[in-house]
Amino acid sequence: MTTLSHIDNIASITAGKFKPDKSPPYINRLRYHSSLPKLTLWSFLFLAFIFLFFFFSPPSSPPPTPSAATRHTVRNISWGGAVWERRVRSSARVRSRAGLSVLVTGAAGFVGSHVSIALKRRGDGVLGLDNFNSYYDTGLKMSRKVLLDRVGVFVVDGDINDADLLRKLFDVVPFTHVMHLAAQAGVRYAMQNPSSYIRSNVAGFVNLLEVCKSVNPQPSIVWASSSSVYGLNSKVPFSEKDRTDRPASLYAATKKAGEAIAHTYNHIHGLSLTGLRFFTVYGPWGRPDMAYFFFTRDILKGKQITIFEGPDHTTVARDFTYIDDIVRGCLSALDTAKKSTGSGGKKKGAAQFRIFNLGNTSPVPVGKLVSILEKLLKVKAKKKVLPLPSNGDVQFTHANISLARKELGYKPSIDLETGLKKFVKWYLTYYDPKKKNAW
Ligand SMILES: O=C(O)[C@H]1O[C@H](OP(=O)(O)OP(=O)(O)OC[C@H]2O[C@@H](n3ccc(=O)[nH]c3=O)[C@H](O)[C@@H]2O)[C@H](O)[C@@H](O)[C@H]1O
Repeated sequence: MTTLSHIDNIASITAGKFKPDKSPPYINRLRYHSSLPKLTLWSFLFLAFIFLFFFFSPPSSPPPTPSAATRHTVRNISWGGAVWERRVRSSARVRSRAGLSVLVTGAAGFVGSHVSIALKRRGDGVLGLDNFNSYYDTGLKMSRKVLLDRVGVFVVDGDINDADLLRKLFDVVPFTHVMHLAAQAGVRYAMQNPSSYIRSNVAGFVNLLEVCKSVNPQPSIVWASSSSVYGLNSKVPFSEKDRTDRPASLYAATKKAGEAIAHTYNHIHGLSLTGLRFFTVYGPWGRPDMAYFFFTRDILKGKQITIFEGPDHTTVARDFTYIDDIVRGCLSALDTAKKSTGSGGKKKGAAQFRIFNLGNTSPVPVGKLVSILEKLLKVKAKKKVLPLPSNGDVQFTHANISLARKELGYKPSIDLETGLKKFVKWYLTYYDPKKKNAW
């Protein structure tokens, strides 16, 4: 059990220090005045307590700004104990014949929460793991956790960089699969906080793979890569065979690094690894840092939105992909994943290594996205058109999905207008101004 947080320590010390004195007040006065050194000592201890209290106290309301993300990840968390282990076991218990037992990292995230619920509903055992960092509104993550609780998915509050915690989870449950979705997302934020991308997408991934390679039996791993790995690739639609060695953002570079790292663990340790290149996933319970989400918020607030355009007024477009299609792709990747071949960290034979595009194969200009939102919200947007900034955004994405169709039976079925209708319906309910969630 790892529960020794510095806050716990302070609490126990201060509780002892401020034990109420049962002596009559005049005796106290007499005693203190008669001993100046003691008074000095107590004054010093009191001041030290005040300092420690303010230094280690969490802020009264955590700032929901991206800049708080790194600070949040160093906080101590508590896990372990008999009750905790029972919850972990119960959440991961398989309830259908031939069901999987899946550890879902990033379970309180957008894709993670949808995938966890879908797995649980079909009878798989699911345990969630999430560090609840404050890159975006933690209230939204907590609301997703409530949904997960309701369907019986326990989300452990912990970080993929915590090897002890990961080993403990595998001690308690011999997971057959890992659905690795914990990551530092967002293309533009990499300019502000580069180290958070290295910590989650590189160091965290390696830490997870280190644990997975050593456990017995090794799980099969499906994980989220990104369409951004195509970077400056101009040949469309993007095929898995295309070049991915020219990333345009640090985010993309860390996802590309993840693909190379995955290959290494597959090659040396026999881990079965499937990377899924997601194309701009959107939908209900989505991420507030994404354009469709904050455009909706700003249009409703009457705030100006910025639409990027390419050189010579060319359009910027995305292959927006609806969350339910992505969830089907993830489940299918898990179902078709072959077993890892290693044991005791050593490879016993060649293991499966796959990479798939999961997109919609139908790019839509950002301007069109905005006009659909205007129609659905019945509000005219205040628009400003600016050149695409050189901070990592690429002008165009378009997935070739023939490989995923062949191997996973992946067939996206929701067009942008249908998907945005579902998103807007959710948004207006979740952020109903009469409810406390309203911004
Ligand atoms: O496929 C991915 O792998 C990635 O998808 C997503 O990135 P993007 O496709 O860049 O989505 P998003 O930011 O919503 O911008 C959408 C469009 O709006 C344009 N855009 C953006 C902001 C703005 O103010 N104006 C604007 O025109 C912008 O130029 C762009 O054309 C995920 O965030 C990322 O984590 C990763 O998963």
